Amino acid sequence: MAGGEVGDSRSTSGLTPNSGHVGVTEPQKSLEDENLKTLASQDTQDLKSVLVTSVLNLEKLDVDLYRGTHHWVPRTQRLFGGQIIGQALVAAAKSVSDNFYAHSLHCYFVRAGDPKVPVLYQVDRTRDGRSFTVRSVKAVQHGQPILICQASFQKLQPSPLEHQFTMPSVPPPEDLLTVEELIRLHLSKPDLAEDAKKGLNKLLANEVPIEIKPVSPAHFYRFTPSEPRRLFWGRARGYIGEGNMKLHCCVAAYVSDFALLGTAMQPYPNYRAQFAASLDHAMWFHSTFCSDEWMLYECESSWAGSSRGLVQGRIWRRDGVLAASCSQEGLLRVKPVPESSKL
Ligand SMILES: CC(C)(COP(=O)(O)OP(=O)(O)OC[C@H]1O[C@@H](n2cnc3c(N)ncnc32)[C@H](O)[C@@H]1OP(=O)(O)O)[C@@H](O)C(=O)NCCC(=O)NCCSC(=O)CC(=O)O
Repeated sequence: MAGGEVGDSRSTSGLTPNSGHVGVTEPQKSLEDENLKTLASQDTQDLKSVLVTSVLNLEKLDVDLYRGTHHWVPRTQRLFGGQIIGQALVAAAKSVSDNFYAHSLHCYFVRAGDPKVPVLYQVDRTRDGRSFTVRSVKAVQHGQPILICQASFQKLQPSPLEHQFTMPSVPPPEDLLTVEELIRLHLSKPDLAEDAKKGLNKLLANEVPIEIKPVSPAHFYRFTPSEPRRLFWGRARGYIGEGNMKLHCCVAAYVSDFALLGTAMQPYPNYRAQFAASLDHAMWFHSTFCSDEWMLYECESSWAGSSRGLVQGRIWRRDGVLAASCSQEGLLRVKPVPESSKL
């Protein structure tokens, strides 16, 4: 199934609606790149994922009350939304029987998360049914909610109704560079301004616990205007291994918020986000998957307006199975890029 075209039934309403087919990539391989790739993959092998050992490893304080700490904090100095969703789902799953699996979650980010203090997760056992179980989670800092989340779990049930879209055709992750490799390549440009160098080195120093390989870096980094659609391979850094599907869903929830909202900015390279933050996030889990294996993230923004952007995402297993879908609206307060800082 892998390697087909995007299904006819869901063409985007982007600015350039003619490109239903994906799979375009810039020539970007060289011996130097290959060396970088080898080094990068050696870094990640045999290391237990920090997402499992730290970020999603909540401390139990009392019945249905947990504490989560932070590993990576974005430059905005607000807590990363994916971390809060992932931790909320971990907390919710702790009071759910082993034979119930997360099938969906719906969240609102109501306040910015403070990186200086841990987050408390209060779980309410909303309902336990024969097939479905629902949990409500409040993430709290300084006595006030920063996230409200409902998560629903279901017992595995057979169904004669089964369909999905077809996975887009894209180059395999082995043929693409990670964001860190792309940054290093950019850093090697002789005419790069000192400010840019500093910024890029700071980015490299971040220990983001996930790996991303954009299919089309020029669009991902908004060097040129493009339709509001992006594809990238993503996976948790380090080893998680098979077995705990609930944990893989929590990791996917973490990753799903990483590069979703930027999709809505792709048509507007002449604008920079002054304030960008996810407002809500919904997710549906369809199939089993391993979040430490490469999965294809297909993101498209169907609408932007009123300082908001709406983005839908599909997460594909490498073998073409649709693993999860997500949807998010984000606040996008923008300002024009000054002429002097355009590349
Ligand atoms: C979206 C919210 C800021 C609510 O917005 P409000 O405008 O109602 O909030 P507020 O009134 O407190 O104002 C916040 C700041 O915005 C300014 N402000 C308010 N309205 C404005 C307007 N119309 N135009 C320009 N500025 C405005 C205020 O002056 C204030 O600035 P000042 O502060 O200078 O006084 C809040 O709900 C929130 O922070 N939610 C959490 C979002 C989040 O953290 N998501 C997860 C991380 S994002 C992520 O992980 C994904 C990603 O980054 O891609």
